Amino acid sequence: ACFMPFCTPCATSGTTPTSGRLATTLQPHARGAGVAMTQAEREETLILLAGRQVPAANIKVAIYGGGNFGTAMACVLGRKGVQAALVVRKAAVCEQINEHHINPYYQSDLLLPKTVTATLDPQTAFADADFIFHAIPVQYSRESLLKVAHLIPPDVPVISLSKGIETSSLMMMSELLPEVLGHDRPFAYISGPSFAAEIVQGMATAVTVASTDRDLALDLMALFTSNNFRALYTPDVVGVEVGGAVKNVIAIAAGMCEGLGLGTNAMAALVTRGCAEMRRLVVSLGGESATVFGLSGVGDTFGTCFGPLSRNRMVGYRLGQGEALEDIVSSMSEVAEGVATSGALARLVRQQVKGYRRDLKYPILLGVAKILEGELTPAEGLKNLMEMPLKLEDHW
Ligand SMILES: NC(=O)C1=CN([C@@H]2O[C@H](COP(=O)(O)OP(=O)(O)OC[C@H]3O[C@@H](n4cnc5c(N)ncnc54)[C@H](O)[C@@H]3O)[C@@H](O)[C@H]2O)C=CC1
Ligand SMILES: O=C(CO)COP(=O)(O)O
Repeated sequence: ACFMPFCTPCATSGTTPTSGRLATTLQPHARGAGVAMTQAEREETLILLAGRQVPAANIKVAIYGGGNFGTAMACVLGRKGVQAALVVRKAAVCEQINEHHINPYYQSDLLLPKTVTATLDPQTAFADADFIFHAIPVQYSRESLLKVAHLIPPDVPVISLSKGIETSSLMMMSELLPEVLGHDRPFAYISGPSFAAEIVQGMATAVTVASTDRDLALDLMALFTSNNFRALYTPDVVGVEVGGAVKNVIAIAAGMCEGLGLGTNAMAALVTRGCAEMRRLVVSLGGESATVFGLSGVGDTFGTCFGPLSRNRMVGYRLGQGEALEDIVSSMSEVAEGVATSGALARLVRQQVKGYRRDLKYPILLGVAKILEGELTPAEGLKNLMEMPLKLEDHW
């Protein structure tokens, strides 16, 4: 009934582990469909979860993208004994990881577990994998996946670790992955406050696993959970994906607030109102408003806006300090997803959200897009927020 090879409950019940998903799979969720679990489903899920056991050494995963986050997630699994193959692009990176257990570009002072290896050969890595993780920035995901789609065996679950909206299609990963890899495959989406730098140091971290396939989500929870890493499940893919995309844009706004020296009151107000916009968008696109109060919503927003580690927040800070966006982006070796996602979100709101005066309902998201497009300065953007028509503090 699950994806784990040698899963104890499946083995004892005589089920062939690779026989695929059974009746517990939830209905596929499209934008606009409700996703809240019934009480009976919740109880059944908890019972199923209690029976999950993971013989980590028997599990192989492939991680497509050996950047900051791919490396960190390989560490989490590798430390549990899972054999994690990072699919990388550079021979030098491959050699350093396999011979010296170091990724020279990301977390280079970290010694990777010996269970983490690297390869330039996606075909072998994907053919061997029980799970395939995707850790490539959203704007490069389609091009990267199209190169390897034919090498990904049918039925192997693909799990996205990326957060954002593709500018060319306005798709989130939950739309992009099925479009490129086929709709019949099981997919899941991991999101939440999970900075790579803290994960690799073994600092406590909790994330959300979103999937319409409950068996897959439960397997992933069991696969990841350790003393310092927890994964919690929700079927609300839309809520989780919108949260991950929007929080990076709110983080740019929060960084600007700090860069302008506006103080704690302004920052707290901005982040709170940003989360209200996140909630509006989640509900408009068919997700659950409660998801916004979870790890992938306010959890990731708080970590990204108030902590020191976010690249998106740093982009906003430097903008607030008066630097030009082009100079900031060209000086960075890593991707701040919120920069591209901001414009995509603004177009998504204009195209897909119905209703009167959308500009009054999404002033922060639309305002950040205007600042990044050079139509407003950060100071003008804030002034606009303070001069908005008076309204109720509702969340709609
Ligand atoms: N770094 C972090 O702490 C976290 C990152 N994420 C998400 O994970 C995703 C990946 O982020 P990171 O690993 O931090 O990014 P990164 O910039 O550190 O690494 C990106 C990886 O993608 C690969 N790649 C393949 N094709 C590429 C192309 N055409 N251009 C650029 N890179 C290409 C790179 O070689 C590299 O291995 C993003 O969506 C990010 O939002 C999510 C949670 C935490
Ligand atoms: O998503 C992240 C932490 O959860 C990483 O955020 P940044 O991309 O802003 O560094």
